[in-house]
Amino acid sequence: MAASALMEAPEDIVHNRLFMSILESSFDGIWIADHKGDTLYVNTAYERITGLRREQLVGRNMRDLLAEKLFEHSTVLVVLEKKIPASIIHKYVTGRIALATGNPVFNETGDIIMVVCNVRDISELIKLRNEVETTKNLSNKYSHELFQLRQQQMDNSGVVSTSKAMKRVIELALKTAPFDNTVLIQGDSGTGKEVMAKFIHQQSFRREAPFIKVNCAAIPATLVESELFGYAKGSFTGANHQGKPGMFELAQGGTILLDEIGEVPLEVQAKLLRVLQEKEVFPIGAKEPVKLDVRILASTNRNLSDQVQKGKFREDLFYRLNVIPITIPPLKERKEDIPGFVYYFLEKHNKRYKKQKTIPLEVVDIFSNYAWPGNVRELENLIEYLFIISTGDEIGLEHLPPRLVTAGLNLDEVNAPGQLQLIVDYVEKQVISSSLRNHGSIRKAAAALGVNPSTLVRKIQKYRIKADA
Ligand SMILES: Nc1ncnc2c1ncn2[C@@H]1O[C@H](COP(=O)(O)OP(=O)(O)OP(=O)(O)O)[C@@H](O)[C@H]1O
Repeated sequence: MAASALMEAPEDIVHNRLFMSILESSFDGIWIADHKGDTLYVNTAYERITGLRREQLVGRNMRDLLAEKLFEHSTVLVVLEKKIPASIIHKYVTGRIALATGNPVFNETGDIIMVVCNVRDISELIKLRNEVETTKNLSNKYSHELFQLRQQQMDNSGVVSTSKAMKRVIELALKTAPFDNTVLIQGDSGTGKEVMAKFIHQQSFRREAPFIKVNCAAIPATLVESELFGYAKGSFTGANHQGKPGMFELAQGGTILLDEIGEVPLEVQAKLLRVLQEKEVFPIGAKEPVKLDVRILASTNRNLSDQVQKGKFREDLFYRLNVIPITIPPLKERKEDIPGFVYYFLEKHNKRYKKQKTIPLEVVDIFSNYAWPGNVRELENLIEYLFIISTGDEIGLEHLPPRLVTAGLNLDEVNAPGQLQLIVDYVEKQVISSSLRNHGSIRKAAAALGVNPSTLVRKIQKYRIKADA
């Protein structure tokens, strides 16, 4: 039918009744124009989709319709001009939007005899696209709010983090917080392992329940078991008659942090593994186990996998603990955190003692040159020391302990306007004091320093270095 229909003139085709009924039953809109762009036919679906009426269109040339602004573009004209199929999204004068795809129909000599346009209602698609767009915007908005909320929670929970390294640690802690898996927190002493464990607890659904920290290194090996697991009534001589709950039981519903886990004796490690696997403890002398609902976190400043290699730590326990490993880098590897810590600790003291002490940036800069072997704890203690010994409101270079001035100063790059003489004097005083201590007499110290004893005496008087130095 289609083949024979194509042999007919376009006008005849569109008047063929069978052909018409096929076109009328199409759900998509159909527009047929001849080679001049005159409209031969539009179907009912077209009227439904575009809101235009046949009477407005049939018999009219596309250019005129375009001039009357019934639509903004014409697919038919594009197809006639380019002689290839074309698809255009149209906005009609009625406000409707549809996708029109025009196909050229050629005769045997290759000339276009008509253009058949298929018009598809895409309002549903556009609605969906708008919905996706709105949902995407909302999701962006929510994730931004979530990030801000998390930041806020971080601030409230007192975890300072500026560096990328610490942000990654926080991100990981936040990811693991809602779950119950074990977390092994590793890092040098004073890096903030306990802070991180508390942070995970605070961010978890267990936040209202206890957070119990057990310093495994501080418990004598013989008592580790009873401290952790407790003991039953009258279980051994010298024990409390009533029995005693262990740390695990005290942490029921909450979180337990096994600090310095690397120090736990091997026999107790086997029992810990059982606790982790069975989620129950056997108090010493008890007949029944006690079921546990406790999240277990562990921390260590040792390299646990080295301990495993050396046979000092059970491999199975290591893997059981190490489900999510969090490693907190030493402070010297995240110096961007230093200013944040300085102001955080300073503010704590200012609030507590109702003061308004400040630390100028050049002093904070010097902190960045120091190696901080005691990590955040050392920095925290230093701020407390500076807060106490400084009499005025500004904590200056002159208040810094020698280890910071000498280790922190790169004399080629001193960048402390107006403070150079102060720094030079400070360093000179430290060097003379230490030389006197090392050599025991002015004559020997002067010789070691390459100066006259009389010069040295003058400087000792200038700096009021005490005889015992
Ligand atoms: N990110 C941080 N934000 C705020 N305070 C911190 C942070 N990290 C560490 N601190 C502070 O530094 C001190 C040491 O932290 P913490 O006790 O958590 O270290 P640790 O790694 O568990 O030390 P150790 O291995 O010696 O037990 C604490 O007083 C803590 O408040």
